[in-house]
Amino acid sequence: MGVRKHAAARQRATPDALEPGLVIAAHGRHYLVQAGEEKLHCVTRGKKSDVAVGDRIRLARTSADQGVIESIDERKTLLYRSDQYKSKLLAANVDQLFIVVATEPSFTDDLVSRALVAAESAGVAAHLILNKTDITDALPKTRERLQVYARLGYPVHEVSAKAHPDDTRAAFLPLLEGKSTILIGQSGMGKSSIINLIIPDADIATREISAALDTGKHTTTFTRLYQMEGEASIIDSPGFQEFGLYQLSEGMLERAFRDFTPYLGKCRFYNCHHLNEPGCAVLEAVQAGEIAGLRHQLYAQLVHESSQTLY
Ligand SMILES: Nc1nc2c(ncn2[C@@H]2O[C@H](COP(=O)(O)OP(=O)(O)OP(=O)(O)O)[C@@H](O)[C@H]2O)c(=O)[nH]1
Ligand SMILES: [Zn+2]
Repeated sequence: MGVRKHAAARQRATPDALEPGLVIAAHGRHYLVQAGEEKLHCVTRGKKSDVAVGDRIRLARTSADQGVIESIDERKTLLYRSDQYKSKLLAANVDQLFIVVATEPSFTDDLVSRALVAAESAGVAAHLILNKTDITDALPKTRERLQVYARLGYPVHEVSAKAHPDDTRAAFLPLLEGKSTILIGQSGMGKSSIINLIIPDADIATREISAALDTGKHTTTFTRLYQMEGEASIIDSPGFQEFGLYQLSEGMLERAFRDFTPYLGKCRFYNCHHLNEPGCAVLEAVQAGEIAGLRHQLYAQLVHESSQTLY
């Protein structure tokens, strides 16, 4: 009996033997997976790194607290960014993307619009969070800068994690309910302060994850998912300065710019690139001030980038 049991354990796991889990942190090709009440340190087979935080996976256990990810369940959504050489998965199965900006330090429109384009092309709702409203000197100008996004229909929520923590929590909780949300933002916008308000033991969880994945001192360089009550979850992704979208084709790009939608199909040439063609309805809308110049500039830049991929 003992011998037979041993032989069976050596066989490759059958699909029935696979356990379901949720990927809650990723660091290189190492993943932390929540499987029931347990957290397991998992790897993929071979050199595959196509697993993202938020993925629901099937795993085969290799020890009491370790496993191998054998398959990924079908994804509802997938957010990713890419440069000339490769793409990087940001998160799977999120419903909404919150872009955190602040009165100070100044944010860049380029990053905000790139995040909006990524969300649109992934079918993920996007919201803007304006933090540090207590810095009143910079508030009017920041609000004005955000008008371009508000006019496109992206909700803008004003908070102050430091000066009004209770109001900030109260503003977030209904927005997060029953949804999976990813927070992104440039460094210094106050994303960590917001996460700490919403998830009071976030720091402890981070230390645990860091120890489990052996990430060393660089505790902020990994993406992690916090499960909340009522099926809600929140994903904290490390701050980044680059948001490449080289993977998006020209057709995907024009559809990811909401402001272009009313004009698509109205250009003189059916295959118009909306860059310098005569009779381009998009360019005419830019001229007329109906599409913001900075949005069209970014579109042109992204079209250029998408022609540069080397993979
Ligand atoms: N005045 C003011 N300062 C804030 C507010 N929220 C955060 N801060 C400050 O802004 C600075 C950056 O906040 P963090 O929460 O560390 O910002 P972060 O976006 O996580 O930045 P990184 O950790 O660099 O990614 C800190 O000094 C915070 O104390 C706010 O509502 N008002
Ligand atoms: Zn056109």
